[in-house]
Amino acid sequence: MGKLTFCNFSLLFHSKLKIKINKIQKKTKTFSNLFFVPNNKQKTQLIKTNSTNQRKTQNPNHYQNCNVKINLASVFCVKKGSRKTKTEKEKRKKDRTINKEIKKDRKEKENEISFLLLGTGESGKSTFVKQMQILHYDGFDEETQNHYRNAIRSQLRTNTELLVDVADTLELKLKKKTKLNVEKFLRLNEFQNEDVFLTEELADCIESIWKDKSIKKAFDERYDFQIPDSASWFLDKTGEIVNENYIPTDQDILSCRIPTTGINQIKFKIKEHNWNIIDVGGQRNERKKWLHQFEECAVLLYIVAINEYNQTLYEKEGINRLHESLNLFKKISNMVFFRHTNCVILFNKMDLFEEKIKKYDLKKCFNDYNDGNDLDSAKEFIKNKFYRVAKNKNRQIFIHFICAIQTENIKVIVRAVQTSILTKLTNTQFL
Ligand SMILES: Nc1nc2c(ncn2[C@@H]2O[C@H](COP(=O)(O)OP(=O)(O)OP(=O)(O)O)[C@@H](O)[C@H]2O)c(=O)[nH]1
Ligand SMILES: [Mg+2]
Repeated sequence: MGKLTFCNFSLLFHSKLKIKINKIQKKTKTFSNLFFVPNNKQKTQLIKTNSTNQRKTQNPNHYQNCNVKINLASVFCVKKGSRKTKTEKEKRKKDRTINKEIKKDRKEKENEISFLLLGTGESGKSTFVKQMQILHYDGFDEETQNHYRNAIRSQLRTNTELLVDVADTLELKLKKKTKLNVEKFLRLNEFQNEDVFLTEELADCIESIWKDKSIKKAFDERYDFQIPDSASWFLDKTGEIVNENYIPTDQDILSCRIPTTGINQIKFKIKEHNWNIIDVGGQRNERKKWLHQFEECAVLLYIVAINEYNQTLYEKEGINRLHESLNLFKKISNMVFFRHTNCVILFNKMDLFEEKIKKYDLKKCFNDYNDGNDLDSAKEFIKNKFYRVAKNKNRQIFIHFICAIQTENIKVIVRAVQTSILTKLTNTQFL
């Protein structure tokens, strides 16, 4: 390769400062592609040449038809018909695959909508996510089932212990047979190997204790003692749970509570939209992790356990759970991050609320409530409390009353969210 003196180039800058030299291509038919990577001196020369040619542009990408002295040694050329080595071919193939992946990812990201699930502890955020797993991924894998089986077995023991304690505190009289079983249960429970979550002997004691009317009465008083509502669901099926072949059903997994620590995510597709639901822990000590998720959020999904109006916080005694949820919502929805964010409030645990409102007056929680045990009035009253604290003309608030442990109900709700909020987002954001 000799020196190339002045020649008229049609130079086209590549983004990585490679120049395709069309003229050379035409002159020297042996080359199919020529790329010129100018060094700094050559770059200055190009600028000079460009200005002498009195071109207006200062953008080096626009140099065209300028005279420049180029040492052909600095021209990277590929001989026409020359064989690419195997590694080169593989590299190009790999590059193409990566580029395709990047394009695909970018397209998916463009259609992705991030929903941030917020709410106080035990409001039902993870239960909602579990429903997405059932609806969009055909349920739970073996590892998850095993994880929940251990949790269910272990919680049977802790809940029985709690109920025995409550019966004792409330001085509820147990049957003679139950008392013997309680003694045996406490003894066995204390020396239980931690890796064995439940034995036949323990399960027999639990079944017998649960049959006692005073223990059932203790369960009815659960709201003052942090006993989970779902305890009865599992206590009713102790015999099944202790069986070595027991595999938790979807309903068991939905009912079992494992508090969230950290961040969980589930992605799925509905029609043309990719949903990305982010689930966080709602207890007070988990909330400091929320901040990192705020930027991602396109829609705020705020979950309220509407039935918790007569319960106090697990993590701090004496604080009403519904007050905590309302205060938290007020704080979150008025943050700069969310001023323009559309919001869906899901009033959850409607099954429990419908039962509770018949027995417990909402006035104990909100002094200005005066409609007794009328279900619709109570729903409307709570709805307005939340709606008012977040009212803002820059966004819309959608409200649904749900029961997160009922798959069919959640299916309908997701469809409603899809049509309402996503239609709004599509109109404003994606068009
Ligand atoms: N009966 C009833 N129980 C529900 C409902 N929704 C959730 N639960 C139960 O409430 C408990 C708590 O639900 P989670 O989904 O773990 O609550 P969470 O908001 O994720 O709690 P953290 O992870 O601590 O923030 C579980 O035992 C669920 O089965 C509902 O609609 N009805
Ligand atoms: Mg959770």
